[in-house]
Amino acid sequence: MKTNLAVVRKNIDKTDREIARLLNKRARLALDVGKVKGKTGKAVYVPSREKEVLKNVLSALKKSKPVLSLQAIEDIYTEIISACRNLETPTKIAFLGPWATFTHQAAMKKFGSSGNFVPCATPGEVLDDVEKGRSDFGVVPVENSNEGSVNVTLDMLVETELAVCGEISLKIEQCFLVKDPKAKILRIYSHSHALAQCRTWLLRNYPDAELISVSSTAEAAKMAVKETHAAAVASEAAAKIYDLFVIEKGIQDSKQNFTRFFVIGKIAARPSGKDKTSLVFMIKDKPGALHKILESFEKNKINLTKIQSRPTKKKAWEYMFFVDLEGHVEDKNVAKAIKALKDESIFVKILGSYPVN
Ligand SMILES: O=C(O)C(=O)C[C@]1(C(=O)O)C=C[C@@H](O)C=C1
Repeated sequence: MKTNLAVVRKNIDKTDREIARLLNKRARLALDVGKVKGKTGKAVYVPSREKEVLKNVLSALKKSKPVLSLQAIEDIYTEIISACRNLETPTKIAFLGPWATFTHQAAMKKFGSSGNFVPCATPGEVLDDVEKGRSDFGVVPVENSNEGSVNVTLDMLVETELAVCGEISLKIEQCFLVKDPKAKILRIYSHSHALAQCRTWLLRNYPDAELISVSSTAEAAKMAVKETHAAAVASEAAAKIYDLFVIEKGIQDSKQNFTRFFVIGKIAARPSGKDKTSLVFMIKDKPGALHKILESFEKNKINLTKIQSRPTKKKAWEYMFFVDLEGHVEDKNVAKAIKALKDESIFVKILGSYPVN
């Protein structure tokens, strides 16, 4: 049957009017939720509920043979929830800036574009902004799948009173950006992690260029735009914002290049059914202490997704352990394992439980 363009467009217009009406209905309902929360002092941002909403939508769609990809639906819904959340209360999100860092992209992936984003110069400034109440949440990088932990973030998490209430995993595609595509490149700016991620490509293509480490990939783009003979390793988004040419995309050595970010806030995230918990501890200095702790995780059937030691900086050769595990602190088995952990440790700090990304 021949499709009549005018008829199909008429149908699209009708469908759009229905969508607009339903979006408005949803926004009114979110405002109602906001009023209840306002009266009861409950937090506006509820990561576990947002996950539930998404799960509900995706499973409804899966049943009806979706034409759109599930990722597309998730992206659209992130924006709908973002708009509704901001209607309840405008949310301020501090992130490791400047604009167009990968942390900025991660923050937008989690909170949608209706948030009020605040760029900060260092992870320390991000936490300070949230601690002082200037922002509601902070987003900081915590580890890269190829280069390992962002130590400055780990160190700050030990000290802060704030909680980790979310995680974001972002695929990182590094790009080579220049101001003048014809100029000889003498200097290449980027974050140390990004330079390391692109080691092979940089050595093969620019063996004689000086590699200069700066505070972020977006900062590198800002520097490169000021110099004809300089380049930056940064995101495609940074090229757009800072007006640079993209010479090549995806220059990282490993195509499996992901960075994990933490959402930090004053709220504790409720159990969502599929959570992770991050914690840090220092064991007693005696044989078998670490073994006993690991054994208690096994006994309680808890899977550890990460374990890393880091100097305490208080005494030479003294270490703390950072652990990520599957489960929420309110789960019985996790609570049991944490009790055993406390018995074998001189210090335990729960950094937070949050829905798995
Ligand atoms: O259900 C809530 O608690 C809401 O505030 C509504 C809503 C939503 O739009 O679905 C918005 C913000 C919250 O983080 C979770 C969900």
